[in-house]
Amino acid sequence: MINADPNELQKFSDLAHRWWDPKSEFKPLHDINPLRLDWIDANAGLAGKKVLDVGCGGGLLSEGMAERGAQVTGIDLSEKALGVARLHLLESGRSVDYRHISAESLAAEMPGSFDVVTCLEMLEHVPDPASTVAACAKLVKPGGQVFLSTLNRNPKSYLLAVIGAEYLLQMLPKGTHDYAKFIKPSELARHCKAADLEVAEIIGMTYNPFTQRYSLGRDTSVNYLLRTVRNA
Ligand SMILES: C[S@@+](CC[C@H](N)C(=O)[O-])C[C@H]1O[C@@H](n2cnc3c(N)ncnc32)[C@H](O)[C@@H]1O
Repeated sequence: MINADPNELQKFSDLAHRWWDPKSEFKPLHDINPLRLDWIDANAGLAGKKVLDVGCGGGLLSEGMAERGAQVTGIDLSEKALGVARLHLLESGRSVDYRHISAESLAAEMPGSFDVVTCLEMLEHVPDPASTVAACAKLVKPGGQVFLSTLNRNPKSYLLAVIGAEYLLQMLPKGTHDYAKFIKPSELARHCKAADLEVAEIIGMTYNPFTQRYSLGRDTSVNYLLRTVRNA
């Protein structure tokens, strides 16, 4: 059975036409994109690397990595999001190979093919995140890096990511996130270990509602990113 939730995919398909509008529901992704891109680039040296972006959506991160000189493949199971991503390439003139395929199917097709795999803000939308992590591990070359990001699961993340972002600040549509699917860093680390990925770094991403700015730091209680290395 395919590791995807049709309701989750529908949510992103319904909004896909607004993906590149920085004032839309995707504003948070636009706002965090430079930060995460710099962090990935600083650690992976994107120029000249073969990179896979899992759950690429409309292509914000994929295009950013392509602009830094990576040869990027982006995969997603929302046809609508991929359509928007492909259309945007016509505007930007960048080059990304977008494919409608699951991480698990691509892992069976081309294991060990990528220098770097990214899977950001996607794991909390799939029924079996461990399976996605295992597929990412299979897709990266031994010694290559897999970058993951998701939402922590605790009362604070419920308050900030669901009540705060969806209901009070209305930064995201109501129902964007299902708290039960949030993933504790210890759980994600366990999935990584089972997939032969060594956790090299965990870093938090915090939002200051007063300055309306995001920053990277030690606070992993709400949003966090993991840098992992595939055991050789
Ligand atoms: C919050 S968006 C994140 C997009 C992008 N990774 C980013 O951070 O800018 C989540 C994306 O995951 C995709 N997605 C959800 N379930 C998926 C699955 N099982 N396989 C591939 N993509 C999936 C959705 O279609 C959507 O584009």
